[in-house]
Amino acid sequence: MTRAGTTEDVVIRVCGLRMRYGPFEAVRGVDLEVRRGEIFAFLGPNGAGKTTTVEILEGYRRRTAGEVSVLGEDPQRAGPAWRARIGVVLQESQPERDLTVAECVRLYAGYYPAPRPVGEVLELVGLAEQADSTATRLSGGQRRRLDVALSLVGDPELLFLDEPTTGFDPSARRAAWDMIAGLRSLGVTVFLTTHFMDEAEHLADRVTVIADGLIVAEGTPETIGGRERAAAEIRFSLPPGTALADLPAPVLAALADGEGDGARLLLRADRPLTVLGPLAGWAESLGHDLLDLEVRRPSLEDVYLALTANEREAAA
Ligand SMILES: Nc1ncnc2c1ncn2[C@@H]1O[C@H](COP(=O)(O)OP(=O)(O)OP(=O)(O)O)[C@@H](O)[C@H]1O
Repeated sequence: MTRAGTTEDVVIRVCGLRMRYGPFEAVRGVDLEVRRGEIFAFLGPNGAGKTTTVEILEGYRRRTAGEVSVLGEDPQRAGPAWRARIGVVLQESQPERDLTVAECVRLYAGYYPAPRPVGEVLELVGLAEQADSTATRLSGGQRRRLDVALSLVGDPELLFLDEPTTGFDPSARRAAWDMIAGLRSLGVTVFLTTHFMDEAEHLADRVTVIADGLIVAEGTPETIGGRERAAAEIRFSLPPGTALADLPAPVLAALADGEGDGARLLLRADRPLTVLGPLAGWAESLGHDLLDLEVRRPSLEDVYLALTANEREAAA
């Protein structure tokens, strides 16, 4: 999608980014690219370098080395007109005391050259009914919505969302996800930092994982880390009265190493139907339903944990 003043498809371009705090190098040569209109998830364990990178992109921190372009400008040198094109939702914020929700949003609207209408923004974040409530009386989830409203009122092209659903109950998370997904239709590019893999999987068009200051993987949630090529895992319990040796040969051949002695068996198969077909036929011939049969590909969380295992071991 093209917005006034910009025709570029790449909103953020980072090349060889390095950040040193004294002798410690927190970011060690990061390259990344975020395209216009996408929801981009930036994942990584504690201390990986996410906040450092994001603060550099937002223009709040000076880098040690590397090239950075955000909306066509170097954040280190960009001025207020550039800043007005960017929205930032931090992890924690303090609402203005004694102002209503609508008054808070109106106050922020005054800081921008071309704000969105206040009513439209409240509608967008699902706070229209709370417009006249005092901001300090909002629930935690509603307060985060207000934070998003305050960052959207300037009509930003690029929105940085830092852990937007931390502390939310499951239904508030779902509602927040719907709201964030809805930003796509506005053409807003979203740079999302999160620790929740299901959140990245649900929302992101592309995911990048940083660990120990280096990018360790990037791709779509479906393909990152070779996920789509990874073997499927098949779990089931042996039907009563049967033994391992009774299983058909293709099933036995897929038995994962060391997984043949527990109550529940684990098989791995690149082509699951080559195992599931014989297994189902065998169970049916015995009159069993394999009620606890489970087939799954590695989740984004499985892939993430494998990608970041070294760093987490080092931190333990
Ligand atoms: N101002 C600073 N001075 C010195 N070291 C810092 C500073 N800020 C961050 N660090 C260090 O840099 C590394 C990266 O920190 P950063 O906050 O970027 O990680 P993060 O990925 O955002 O972590 P988290 O998920 O815990 O927020 C950490 O080891 C941290 O201790």
